[in-house]
Amino acid sequence: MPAATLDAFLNSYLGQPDELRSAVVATVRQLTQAATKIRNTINQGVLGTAFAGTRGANADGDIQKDLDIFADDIFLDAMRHAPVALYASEELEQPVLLDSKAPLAIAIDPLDGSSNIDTNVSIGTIFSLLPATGAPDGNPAASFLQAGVNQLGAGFFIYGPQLALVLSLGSGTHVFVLSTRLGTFVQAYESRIIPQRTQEFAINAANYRHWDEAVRLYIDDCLEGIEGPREKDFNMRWIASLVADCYRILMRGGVFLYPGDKRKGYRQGRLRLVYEANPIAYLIEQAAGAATDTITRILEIEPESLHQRVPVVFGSAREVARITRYHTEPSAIGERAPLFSRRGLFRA
Ligand SMILES: O=P(O)(O)OC[C@H]1O[C@](O)(COP(=O)(O)O)[C@@H](O)[C@@H]1O
Ligand SMILES: [Mg+2]
Ligand SMILES: [Mg+2]
Repeated sequence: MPAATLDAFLNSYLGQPDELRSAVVATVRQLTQAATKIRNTINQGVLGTAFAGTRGANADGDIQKDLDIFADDIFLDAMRHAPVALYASEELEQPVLLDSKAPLAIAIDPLDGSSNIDTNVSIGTIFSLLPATGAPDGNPAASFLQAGVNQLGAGFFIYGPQLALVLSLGSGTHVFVLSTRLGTFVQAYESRIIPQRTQEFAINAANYRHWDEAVRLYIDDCLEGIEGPREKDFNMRWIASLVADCYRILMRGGVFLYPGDKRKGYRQGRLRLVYEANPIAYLIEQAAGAATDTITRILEIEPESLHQRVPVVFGSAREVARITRYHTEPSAIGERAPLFSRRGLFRA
């Protein structure tokens, strides 16, 4: 029986409360209030004017929009009222120390998909909850340099036609939608299960000429459809909002790729490990999907720095495994369709 509301879900997660669980619940509650504030601001209809303006560049050189900064301020402020020791954000070069005695560290992408703000396409907020480890060497980023398997929970809000929260606290991936009538988040699905197989991929195909051969070959084979080695037609989607692409995959399966490519600064792709790839990988695995950097499981990568980028492939588990084979099976590279039927390597 699905819990009817987010509150009921959080209460059942608490069970016999311990310090970490209580802290996770208190933090999720603060996050939902902050996200609701952002949603209300967006709904005032200022898109394309105040919020689509640009400010400068963030620590990673990305253009910051006013809404990026506004969202960062709102979430940082909310975390001052949560049991959070450290707040790390895409928009801030260094983590902020909030309360050294608190048990949690939060890494956040306050506004994901910001290139979509002025086009009125869904955007979101992604967060990762980690145990604060202290900083014996004085490095405030230390808590964030843990592998994603250590996450206590992860989620994202999506500011779309509905304000939804996709959340995992380590046991399934749950979807809640804000009911403005009830004034609370209501559980929309008990737990998502991503189908193992798919005929839908998401990639920014404009980068085709920059990709490594393994990625090109994989996409070529999908595009050949029923006449090619896959012997089935594929569909393509690319929203350019990670949260929206991920939400779709949680609803109906599919595979998402943002690989590294040959463009300057893109050797490790575009997405950030600590506050984009890790929380998304956690949600996807908790929904029976898989997430890799094309070869290695994302959640096992030890981050070396807070803002590091990582190639990302996630979604339907069998398709993710197939993409790994394009990268690890050298005989696959460079051979074209007629040979596939003889070798049979990539048959489902
Ligand atoms: O514009 P591109 O290269 O297709 O990249 C789109 C990707 O970049 C992102 O917008 C990066 O996130 P930010 O908007 O938080 O920088 C993802 O949401 C999206 O998947
Ligand atoms: Mg982002
Ligand atoms: Mg962002």
